[in-house]
Amino acid sequence: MNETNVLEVLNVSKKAGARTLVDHVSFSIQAGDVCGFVGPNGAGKTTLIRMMTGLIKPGGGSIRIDGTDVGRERVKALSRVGAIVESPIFFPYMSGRDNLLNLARLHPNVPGTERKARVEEVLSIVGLSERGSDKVKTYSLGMKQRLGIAQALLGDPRLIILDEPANGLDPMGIRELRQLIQRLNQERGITFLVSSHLLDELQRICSRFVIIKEGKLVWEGTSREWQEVAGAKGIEDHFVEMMTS
Ligand SMILES: Nc1ncnc2c1ncn2[C@@H]1O[C@H](COP(=O)(O)OP(=O)(O)OP(=O)(O)O)[C@@H](O)[C@H]1O
Repeated sequence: MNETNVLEVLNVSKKAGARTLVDHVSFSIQAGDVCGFVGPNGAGKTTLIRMMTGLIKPGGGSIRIDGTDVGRERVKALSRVGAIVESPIFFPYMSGRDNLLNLARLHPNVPGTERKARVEEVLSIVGLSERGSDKVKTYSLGMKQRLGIAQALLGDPRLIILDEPANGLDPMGIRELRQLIQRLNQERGITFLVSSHLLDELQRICSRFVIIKEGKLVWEGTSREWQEVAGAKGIEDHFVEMMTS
């Protein structure tokens, strides 16, 4: 393994019945990357993310997080990953703080003696300390997403995986999410994989892109490389070209 690879997807496939959802996909993400994960509706992004986070098993191939195989050593591999994949995971009639305390109780990386301090720390990181005692049902969508990131931070992750985190957010919410990702990446060195259809938004925060179509990897590289390949037409047109060719 390359020492700095935080996520390695190695020849991963997945079928549902006769249908191939993911077809021999390989890519890796290095420590410190913010990687945009893009592809049209139905390309297989969520299916791949569900395999990365141990929710479903690959039909073939393997996935390693921080060098640990998710299939063989699931708990160890997943202990350093935070994710928002399937929302909502929160109880609406409980406060944000109590929801996090509950989730911290289940987390192998959060010792009981540190639980309360850890929850206060992650609430503070995402700017929810003051609203922590309010019920989640009173939160805006942007606040719920930030609570989701607080949850993802509980186990002090090296990698955070976000599946379409900007969905439904207003421009303010999108900006707050962007700033939070940038801050966590720059100040805490957390690596990110972010799936989204908002190419302009991703271009502002991503150092790298992985592009899939119909379950297959079609392109991967740095943001700069994508800009160079796309040339004057820009990445959006280039993306559409790749998807229709
Ligand atoms: N369990 C399943 N059985 C059959 N088909 C499935 C199953 N899970 C997903 N699919 C199909 O697999 C394809 C890939 O779905 P997936 O949700 O991974 O795509 P996606 O890239 O995340 O799309 P979107 O951008 O719309 O979220 C879709 O056509 C979906 O309908």
